[in-house]
Amino acid sequence: MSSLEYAVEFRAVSRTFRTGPEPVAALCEVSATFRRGTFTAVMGPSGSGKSTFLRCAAGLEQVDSGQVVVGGVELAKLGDKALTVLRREKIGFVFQSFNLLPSLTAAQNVALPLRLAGRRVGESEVREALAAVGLSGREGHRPSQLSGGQQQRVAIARALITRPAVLLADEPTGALDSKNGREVLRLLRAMADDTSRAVVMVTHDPAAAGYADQVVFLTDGRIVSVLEQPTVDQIAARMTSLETPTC
Ligand SMILES: Nc1ncnc2c1ncn2[C@@H]1O[C@H](COP(=O)(O)OP(=O)(O)OP(=O)(O)O)[C@@H](O)[C@H]1O
Repeated sequence: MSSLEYAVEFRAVSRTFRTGPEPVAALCEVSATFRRGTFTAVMGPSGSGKSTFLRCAAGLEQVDSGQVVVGGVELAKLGDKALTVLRREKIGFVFQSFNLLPSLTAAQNVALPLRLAGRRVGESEVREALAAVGLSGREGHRPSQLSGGQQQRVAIARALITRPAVLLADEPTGALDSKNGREVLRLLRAMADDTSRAVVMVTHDPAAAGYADQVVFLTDGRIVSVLEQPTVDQIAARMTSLETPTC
């Protein structure tokens, strides 16, 4: 398989934090591949390295050793400017707290990554992006005029407007009620079925992870288990076993 079929590759990635009295190995020799057209959930106990993993995939965190490759490009080989451009064009990021700009309309929020890239933005392009997340007719609404689920869908449209190789989502349903959460998960599932991109989501919720094709489990910065096409019960059982002390 050519490396371009992988949206993201982790090759023996390690990241240790040395800010406290003891070094903390947040990621230890993590190797994983994320193919376009797939939806992966990343789970693990608190402190297992999930956020560090996502931040390394997004180029927000430097790695100590190993390689992170996005869309066939090794992030560590890029200078600051090229990394900024790659992050803007190849990586979409969705946060638990939506992170929309409150003074901008839905359409203006969605157009922002293209404007930052210096591109002229067509009205129809933005309208289509909002339609793709089920928000036709809400172009002129500000975030405060939208529900949490609708705000998260605007954030997804914004993350996808540059047609990135990967959409990274950090607890995207964490701030939503279950109905809105399900809608967002169905949307992420549909977005991952597009073979141009992979979706990788960190979640604590086995029901959310049940929408994924594969679930990667981290413990103490290492991948300890991968489940393919798991049921919610299988995911919950694996999480319970990882969170239960062995002695
Ligand atoms: N900037 C940092 N400086 C020092 N230590 C850090 C830093 N970021 C993370 N860590 C440590 O690295 C380890 C992994 O943290 P990380 O946030 O990736 O875990 P997590 O699985 O996302 O946790 P949670 O589910 O609680 O959000 C933890 O022990 C954490 O304290």
